[in-house]
Amino acid sequence: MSDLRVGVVGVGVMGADHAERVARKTSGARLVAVSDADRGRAEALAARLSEGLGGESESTARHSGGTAYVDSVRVVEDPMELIAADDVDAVILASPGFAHADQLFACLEHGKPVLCEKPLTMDAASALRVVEAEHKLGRQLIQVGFMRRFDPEYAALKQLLDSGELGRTLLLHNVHRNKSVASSFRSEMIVRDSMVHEVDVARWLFGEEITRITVYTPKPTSLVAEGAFDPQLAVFELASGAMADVEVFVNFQVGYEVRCEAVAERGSATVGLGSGVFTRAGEHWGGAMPADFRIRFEQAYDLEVQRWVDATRRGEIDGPSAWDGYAAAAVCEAGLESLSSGTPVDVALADRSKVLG
Ligand SMILES: NC(=O)C1=CN([C@@H]2O[C@H](COP(=O)(O)OP(=O)(O)OC[C@H]3O[C@@H](n4cnc5c(N)ncnc54)[C@H](O)[C@@H]3O)[C@@H](O)[C@H]2O)C=CC1
Ligand SMILES: O=C1[C@@H](O)[C@H](O)[C@@H](O)[C@H](O)[C@H]1O
Repeated sequence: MSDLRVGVVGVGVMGADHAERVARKTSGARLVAVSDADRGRAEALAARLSEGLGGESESTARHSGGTAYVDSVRVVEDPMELIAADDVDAVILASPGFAHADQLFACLEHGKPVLCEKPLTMDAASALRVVEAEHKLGRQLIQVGFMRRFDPEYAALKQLLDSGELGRTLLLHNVHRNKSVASSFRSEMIVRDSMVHEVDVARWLFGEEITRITVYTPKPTSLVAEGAFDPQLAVFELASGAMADVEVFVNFQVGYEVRCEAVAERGSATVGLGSGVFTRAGEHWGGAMPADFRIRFEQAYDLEVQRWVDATRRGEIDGPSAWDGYAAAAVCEAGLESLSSGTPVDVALADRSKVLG
């Protein structure tokens, strides 16, 4: 079977990371094109990834058998042109969330499988339109970048909870802390861009929908602008009455920290304790914290992209679907309402059986 020719749209922090992953670490795939609103950024990345490849670079040497080598990566000015291009079999969308809807519709129009970074779109209505448009095509082309599902620790937690060994799962306690974010990262983005991961984790681990969300705004850190809400504390209520809470604190200063504790009838299980190497040196003892998500979730992103490539070559998806992206968008939309009202807000979710038949 020939390699999947992948184009990446949006090559900022996440897109550049994925582009490099496809080019250097993913078997059965080849990075053929990149596009970005900032052409210079796309050109610099294409030049870097095209450099010295085809040879025995350390990264390609790590992957024998089906390794993707970059011959040359084309820069395409217009993202829509990249999506339509005949030499692009599949697309990774890592443009900002506001650009996703139009670019997803273009992927559907051209029949291109797409791994779309979260959030699927900016609101529930447009996300539902995407779900409906994909459904009309009669095949799943969209996978959403909720990478925690691919993290080995989260995957093991899911397996443990599903095994029933601990009885029924009752509660989730989540912590999601970033070292810092740009000052342009507004309070709403804490819900839509950060908390959306826990929204997906809760839906996935419990295997049911979130019906109500309350977002609390505790005393803010003095390190954000007046009027900004960081940290935020949210409570999700699920259809069965189970609950999940999450603290999201995006200017924690220390490092990147993501934890999840599941409490079940006969025990609890926690992931994200970061029990890596514990050292004593230079008058310090302890472990290290990752600076950001690219380090903490590297393995998850690698598996996400590898499994997406493998599934796409089989004509399938293997991960969170457009429906998952829509359901998360509906919860976040209710979360944004709760963020401004301070009260619990019911999630308005379309009837899945009616939408998907
Ligand atoms: N799964 C995860 O853990 C993470 C996911 N993300 C998601 O990845 C996406 C990108 O986020 P970042 O890389 O952090 O942002 P970024 O700001 O670093 O990069 C976005 C890039 O898209 C370009 N761009 C802007 N408008 C565009 C358009 N209409 N078409 C094509 N390119 C456009 C910008 O010039 C920039 O280079 C977002 O959806 C974000 O939520 C981001 C970080 C982590
Ligand atoms: O998706 C991500 C970012 O967009 C978001 O800004 C961060 O808070 C998350 O930790 C990261 O995984």
